[in-house]
Amino acid sequence: MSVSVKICGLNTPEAVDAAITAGARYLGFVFFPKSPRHVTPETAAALVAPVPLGIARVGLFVNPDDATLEQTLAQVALDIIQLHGDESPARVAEVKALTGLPVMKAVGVAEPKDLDALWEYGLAADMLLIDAKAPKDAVLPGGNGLAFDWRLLAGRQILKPWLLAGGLTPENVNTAIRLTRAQGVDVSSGVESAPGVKDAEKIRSFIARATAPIL
Ligand SMILES: O=C(O)c1ccccc1NCC(=O)[C@H](O)[C@H](O)COP(=O)(O)O
Repeated sequence: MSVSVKICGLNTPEAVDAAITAGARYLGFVFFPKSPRHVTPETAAALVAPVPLGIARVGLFVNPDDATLEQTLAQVALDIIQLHGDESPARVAEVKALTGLPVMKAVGVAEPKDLDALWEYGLAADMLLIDAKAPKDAVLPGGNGLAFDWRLLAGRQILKPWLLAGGLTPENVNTAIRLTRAQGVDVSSGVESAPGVKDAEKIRSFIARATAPIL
């Protein structure tokens, strides 16, 4: 089976088009004002309009309150909610019930004990995004271009479908998939020319390499 790719932090029609044309399965839109990739609901509504059926439109939120979710969903057609903050498993369940959408929960990993959280979040969420844990002083909880030790995931049983994230690039994605056996990968800064500026050629190259046969 081919690896599914999520391109996160899309903020222009050109980048959305590059991701769709190259074969992305998930498109991520960041609703977190401190991010250089942040989009308003108005901008996001225009960006998701041409997305064909079969490609999931993922809205990324950090510790959102109910009103933020409701107001965003009233304006933007989204298929999946990505929670990338400190949301508890109980909050993940609440967001699923409130929005009626599947939830992808990001779990940050820096050391082996961080993997313990995968069990509880696996029960609550529909999908997991296993990302590098952001440093304590980081402004962003994700999208920092940092990788974790992929060998921690080797042979690990994970309850729900999951994507590997954190510091992936066109150059290293093949190795990351080989070591972790991930069925999906997510990238943001690794396909940018500057923070918040997606590079169409890097998007194409990333997807081509992620979906190439793994030897
Ligand atoms: O990308 C952001 O700006 C961002 C902001 C706040 C929370 C999460 C964010 N990104 C999360 C993602 O899904 C990224 O794709 C993931 O962390 C990997 O990022 P990168 O290491 O830059 O590929």
